[in-house]
Amino acid sequence: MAQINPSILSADFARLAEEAKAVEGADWLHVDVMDNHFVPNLTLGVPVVESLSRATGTPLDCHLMIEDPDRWAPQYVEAGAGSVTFHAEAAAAPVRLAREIRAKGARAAMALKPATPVEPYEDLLPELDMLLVMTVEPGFGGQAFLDIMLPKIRRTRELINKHGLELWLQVDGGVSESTIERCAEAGADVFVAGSAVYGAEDPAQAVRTLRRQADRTIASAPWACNH
Ligand SMILES: O=C(CO)[C@H](O)[C@H](O)COP(=O)(O)O
Repeated sequence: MAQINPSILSADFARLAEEAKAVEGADWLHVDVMDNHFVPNLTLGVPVVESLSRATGTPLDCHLMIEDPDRWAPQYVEAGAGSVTFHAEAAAAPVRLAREIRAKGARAAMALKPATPVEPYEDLLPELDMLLVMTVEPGFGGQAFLDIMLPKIRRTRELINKHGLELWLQVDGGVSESTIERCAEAGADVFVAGSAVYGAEDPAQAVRTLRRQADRTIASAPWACNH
C-alpha cells in the first residue's frame, strides 16, 4: 500500500493546525525542518513540532535538513515526531543516530541528496525504517521533479528486496499526479507531496487521488510481487 505524506512546506504557516486538519486521512504529515546552513532556507524547529503534534492526530514525519542531526534528531522524537529523517551528508555517526532514534520510540530514516549514491550505505539499510531519495535539491517546495533520480530509486528498491528488508522507500520533491506513477513503478512506496496537495482546491481529495494512482501502479509493479 502506498503512503501519501503532505509536506507542510507548501501550507500556510500562520494556520498550521488547520492546514494539518485539511489533510486528515493522509498517512503522515511531512514536516520540513531547515536551518539555513545545510540548505539555503529556514523553516521551523522543535517548539513548532511539539505544538503540531498536539494539534493533529496524523503522525509527524520530520525531515531534518539541518547540520548536526546527531545532536538535534533525538529532540524531535521527544517533541512528538513518529518518524525522524536525517541526511546521510550531515550525520557524523548515522548508525548510532538511527539506533538512538529507534530506542527513543520513533522510526529512523536517512535521506540522500540527488548527488549522493545509495550503494555506500547498503550495509546500513537494516538499521533504518525508511530511506528517502530526494527527487529535487532540498531546500524549496514547488521544484520540478528530477527524472534522473529514477535509476537511483530502482537501485534502492533492488537493494531492499535483495536483503529482504521491511524498509520503506520515500521520494520527496516534485511528486504530483504527473510524476507519482513513475516513482511508484521504479520502487517508491512513500510519497511526499507539497504543492500537489496544498496547491489543490481540495487537499484531502488530492491525497486520495495520489494514493489511488500509486496503489494502482504498485499493484502491477514487478518489484512489488512480494510486497
Ligand atoms: O523537502 C522538501 C524540499 O526540500 C519538500 O518536502 C518538497 O520539496 C515538497 O514540495 P513539492 O512537493 O512542492 O516539491
